[in-house]
Amino acid sequence: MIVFPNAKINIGLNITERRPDGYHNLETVFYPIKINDVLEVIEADELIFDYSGLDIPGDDADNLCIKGYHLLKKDFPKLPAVKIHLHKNIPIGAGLGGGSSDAAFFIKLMNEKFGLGLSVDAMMDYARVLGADCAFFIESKPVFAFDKGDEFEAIKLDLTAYQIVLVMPDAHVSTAEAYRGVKPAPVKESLYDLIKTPIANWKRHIKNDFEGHIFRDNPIIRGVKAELYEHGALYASMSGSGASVFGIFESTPDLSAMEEYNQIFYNV
Ligand SMILES: C[C@](O)(CO)[C@H](O)COP(=O)(O)OP(=O)(O)OC[C@H]1O[C@@H](n2ccc(N)nc2=O)[C@H](O)[C@@H]1O
Ligand SMILES: Nc1ncnc2c1ncn2[C@@H]1O[C@H](COP(=O)(O)OP(=O)(O)OP(=O)(O)O)[C@@H](O)[C@H]1O
Repeated sequence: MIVFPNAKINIGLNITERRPDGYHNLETVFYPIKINDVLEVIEADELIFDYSGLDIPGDDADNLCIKGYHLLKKDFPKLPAVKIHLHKNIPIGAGLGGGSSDAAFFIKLMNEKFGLGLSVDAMMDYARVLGADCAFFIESKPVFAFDKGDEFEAIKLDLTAYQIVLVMPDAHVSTAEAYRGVKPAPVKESLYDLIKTPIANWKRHIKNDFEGHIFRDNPIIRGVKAELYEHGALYASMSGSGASVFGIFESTPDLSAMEEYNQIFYNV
């Protein structure tokens, strides 16, 4: 069975407090985008993981798909061994949730392939164990997210009339380090209300709390956001903890001048 885990962007990200468990409470809007990995699972005699495409740092044993397999196996001891092949296409260290998406799609695939009978809520509970972003990808629909970023309220947000462009500069940001550099603060205007206002309003009001210190340390990323506004973006922002930056445009911009130094995904 083959599935196509998609990436997400964060439209707005307010980090409101540090939690006793070391994580942070936040509010954000997750919006799914059309950049995808390819994930194939077939039954096998032993558990095997291999991958192609982009280089994934770290050991294969730590891949979130393998972690997902062990998590399910604890509750479903009769689960057969599988061979997992991942074609990695979603940029890593990008704030696009690629690893989390692979894990969530792996859980959904295993549920369907082996008839585990898990509800959406049950799959989200498994996903939460693997990462804060992971539960979103079980349904992968636009949501307002809160708590650790793993509790959701569905929202009506349809950006299909616009062109979303995603720019990946030559920079990578570690999520844990990004959180260490941020000073949590209560929100003045909730994103839940702001996201319902016209896009023309977003530039002045919807912010990503990571941008302050990440932009200070990485002028390249700051520069990408500025360039997207220079090319006419209605709204531009770093996604999650970076390093990718997206722009929402009325029509496809000519970003050829940026292509030498960045990977650009049009119409995501
Ligand atoms: C930056 C975002 O992508 C925004 O959507 C997410 O908050 C990150 O989610 P994620 O990559 O799934 O995060 P996890 O793998 O659960 O955690 C990675 C690290 O990020 C930090 N972390 C993550 C989520 C959160 N609400 N508070 C945190 O402080 C923790 O230091 C944690 O060790
Ligand atoms: N399937 C996977 N794909 C990518 N990275 C993975 C995967 N499994 C584990 N990882 C580990 O997770 C790290 C970062 O993953 P990911 O791409 O999700 O982070 P990110 O781009 O910062 O996104 P976010 O912070 O929004 O989740 C990688 O450095 C890698 O070591």
